[in-house]
Amino acid sequence: MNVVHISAECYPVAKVGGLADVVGALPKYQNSATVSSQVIMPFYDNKFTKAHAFNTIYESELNLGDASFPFKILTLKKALLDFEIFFVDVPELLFKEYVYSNDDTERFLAFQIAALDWMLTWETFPDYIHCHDHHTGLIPFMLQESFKYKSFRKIPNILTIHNAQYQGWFPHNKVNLIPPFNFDNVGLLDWGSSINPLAAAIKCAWRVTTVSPSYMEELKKSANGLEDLLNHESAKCSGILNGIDWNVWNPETDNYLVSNYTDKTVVSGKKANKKHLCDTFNLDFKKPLFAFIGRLVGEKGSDLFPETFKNILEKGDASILLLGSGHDETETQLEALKNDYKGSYNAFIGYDEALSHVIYAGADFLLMPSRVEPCGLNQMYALRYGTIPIVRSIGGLKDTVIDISENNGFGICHPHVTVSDITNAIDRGVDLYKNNSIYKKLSKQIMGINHSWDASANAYIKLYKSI
Ligand SMILES: Nc1ncnc2c1ncn2[C@@H]1O[C@H](COP(=O)(O)OP(=O)(O)O[C@H]2O[C@H](CO)[C@@H](O)[C@H](O)[C@H]2O)[C@@H](O)[C@H]1O
Repeated sequence: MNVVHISAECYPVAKVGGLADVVGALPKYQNSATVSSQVIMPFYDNKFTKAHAFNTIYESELNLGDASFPFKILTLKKALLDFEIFFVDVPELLFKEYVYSNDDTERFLAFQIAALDWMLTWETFPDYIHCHDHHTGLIPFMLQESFKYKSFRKIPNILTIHNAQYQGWFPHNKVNLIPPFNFDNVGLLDWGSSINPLAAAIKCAWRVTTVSPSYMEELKKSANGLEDLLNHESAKCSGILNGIDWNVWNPETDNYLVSNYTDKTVVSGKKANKKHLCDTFNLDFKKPLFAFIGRLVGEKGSDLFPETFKNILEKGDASILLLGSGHDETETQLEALKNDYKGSYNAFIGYDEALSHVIYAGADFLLMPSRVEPCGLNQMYALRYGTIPIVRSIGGLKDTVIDISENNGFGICHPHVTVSDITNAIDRGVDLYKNNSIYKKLSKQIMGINHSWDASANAYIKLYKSI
């Protein structure tokens, strides 16, 4: 079985968020004696592409409406991932320092067209094409409707929705950018009053998955305008929970950590990493350390942090460390808080992969008060590193964290995203931390919860086979 994943992000090449983690791990865990899983992604001008050498294996030109752009397909000179990866290099459009910006329509259309044009030249077509999010959402439509991809029509394609908030909308006057198709079916592109790549993919893909079962059910009620469509297409929709890359996220071998540890040495291991964080960020080591890592956007509930953190920090019995970037106003407020609570609060506004690993290891609690969380990987990383997750019960968080008040519970859950709910949840964390023996027992216990990709990768294979 040959599977091709097409995605805008893939770890370690280009990562903005969780999409990269998934596309960087799923193919690896799918690969076996009988399955060969590959990735096609854009060639960006970033740290990874600067640091590695590439071979050109194909060159051509793609058409975007009346304009044409030269493109190349590149491979790594020295294979370093556990799956084959191909890069679409469209120098004029894709080769930028950023992944996403306000020119995404042309850039990702060019990416999708180049990928399919190149695949037309393959001797053997893939058995399955697996698309991820709206950036590749026009592929299911083009496979079904564009004249030039007629020979792909029998290839089953799958759409995985990692985040339905973003849908890739663009106006109808850009429809001619899409390779010619039977115009009677132009309605497949439409949702609301614009072209909606995510909606088009939901209509045309052979199967649609979300990254957790609960998120699929939630989307049928609230999906930024796509609820009715998802209800209509529900027969082909299902949820498969993400896994985490068990090798990359392993406190026993993680090179970013100050001290490596297992469940047997979790107490001393976490202590050493916490000490390092507290020294670096001027935080009181004796207080429980609550951390947040992620995008500072409404979905993650981060706009409520300034007020919530003030409530907590005024009481003086906790330390808080934040790593993230996003909305300007939230960033400014979170920066300003540093002056008021020196010694118990700090924030690194920006993106830092290495620091994120040390925080997962050194924090005592990880905060995720998400308004929307399709799956969430951070809580699974926290569990793997013996850090108690404090989550709002929604989407994948609901599917992976059980409150300590329940049978076999190990985390702290709150029902709503309000300042008082998050404050109460952190207060419960402070109480739990005071009960040192229970905290230590839980910390050790959660490291044994297995969220590796094995089961989820198999669930996707099963889904492919069911088509
Ligand atoms: N400033 C920063 N510095 C360093 N690392 C940072 C960082 N900000 C975020 N990260 C990292 O980015 C990843 C975030 O993953 P998530 O799954 O939590 O969220 P995201 O919303 O991006 O993903 C979407 O897709 C994924 C994958 O399907 C779903 O799990 C999720 O619910 C959905 O919203 C983690 O690896 C985290 O450590």
